[in-house]
Amino acid sequence: MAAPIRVVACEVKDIRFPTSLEKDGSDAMNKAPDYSSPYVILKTDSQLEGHGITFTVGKGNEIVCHAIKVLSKMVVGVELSTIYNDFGTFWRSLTSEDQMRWLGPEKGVMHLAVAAIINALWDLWAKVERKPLWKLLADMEPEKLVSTIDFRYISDALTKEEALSILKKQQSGKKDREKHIKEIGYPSYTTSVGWLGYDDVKLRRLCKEALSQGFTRFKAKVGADLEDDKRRLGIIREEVGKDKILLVDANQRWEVQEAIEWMKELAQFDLTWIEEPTSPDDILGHAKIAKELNPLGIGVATGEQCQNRIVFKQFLQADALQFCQIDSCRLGGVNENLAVILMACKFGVPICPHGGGVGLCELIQHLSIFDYIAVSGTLEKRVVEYVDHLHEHFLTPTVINNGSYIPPQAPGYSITMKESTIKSNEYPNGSVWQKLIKDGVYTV
Ligand SMILES: C[C@H](O)[C@@H](O)CC(=O)C(=O)O
Ligand SMILES: [Mg+2]
Repeated sequence: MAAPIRVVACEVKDIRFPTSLEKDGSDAMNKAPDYSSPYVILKTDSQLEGHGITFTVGKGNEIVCHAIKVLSKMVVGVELSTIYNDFGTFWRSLTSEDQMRWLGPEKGVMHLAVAAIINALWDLWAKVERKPLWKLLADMEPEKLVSTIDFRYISDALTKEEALSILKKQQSGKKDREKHIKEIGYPSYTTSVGWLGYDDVKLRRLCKEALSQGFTRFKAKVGADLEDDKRRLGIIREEVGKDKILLVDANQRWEVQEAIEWMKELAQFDLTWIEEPTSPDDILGHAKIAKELNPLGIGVATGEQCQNRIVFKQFLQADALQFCQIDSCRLGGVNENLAVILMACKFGVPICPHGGGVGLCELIQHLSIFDYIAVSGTLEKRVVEYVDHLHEHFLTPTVINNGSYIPPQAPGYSITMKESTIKSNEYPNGSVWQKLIKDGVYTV
């Protein structure tokens, strides 16, 4: 790093999108989500800024924004080298602030706030190094990369030494894999066809469109009504054919036994995974569901509401998930995602990140590309979620070609929102919200 750079201010914006109007993003538990971002801009004494987000479904966004403001005092005034020279220690200081830790620890609103700040710091680091985040991570020396991780509470499942040896083992072949992924892109699946609030006509049309765009993997929401699920999955199979991959997501709707029985009814549609069948905290419940559904060829996927690396550790130890859905904004940003990516590698479980939200697709592509190049070294059973919403609000939106993510090339973490969007969608004073409030569609 050339001249020292210091963080001089942290701006926090409450950005929301009225996605509930069209039922985009709807599922069996979130019937009318408004995709929203607590949005962080770290200003420095250089030209560079770090941008970061976390994600909510609308109400409560302001609570996370407030938590970010409280934590921001720990980053403003700090020189970047102090952070990046020992990022693991800085990460721990943010998650372990003496009094704020009581509100978590390492979960809920406080952890979402940590994610937004930490993501902004990685965006800034990647910009300083003039690399997209995936390349910053993939090029990093194993020792340096491991130094960004807090191994507290996971060392019984993954030690620092084991993490190092995973990374060192994959050093050879990194160049070839980078070339390969640039040529073919990272495989994805689309969730946008099957939001629960869409009617059958729209479902059919979106299946046709996604097929024509080259998607071969589809996810549908289930869990509210069994007959409804059967009809909708029948429509999807009719439209996409028998040879395509079909995933389903219940968003925590069921009891454990109910999940098993419901899924036995849906197995006729040849499903690869059931996502979030029950409470995200019920590790043993997931393990039971996984065991019962295994003979049907259905795996359990979960993670978008998995609180932290410790809970992921237990899911892995208990064979409770077959697809590990890291979330760039639910875990405490990149550092904790690295911990989970390495743990999943040790346990032989594929990483398939969660992308259903605003900006999540922009972020997770970096994590999966890094996983392929530097950690797992394989694409087997690995897919990155894609939702076709709100990308137009970002300066460097995702690029999807033939159902695959094309690796981003711009320096940073791809999360900088357009200034016009920040103005129009700031809640409640942005023009988008003012109009909806004036028209009586929304009340503050
Ligand atoms: C409320 C969100 O849209 C959620 O349904 C996303 C999700 O579960 C997924 O993308 O998976
Ligand atoms: Mg989901």
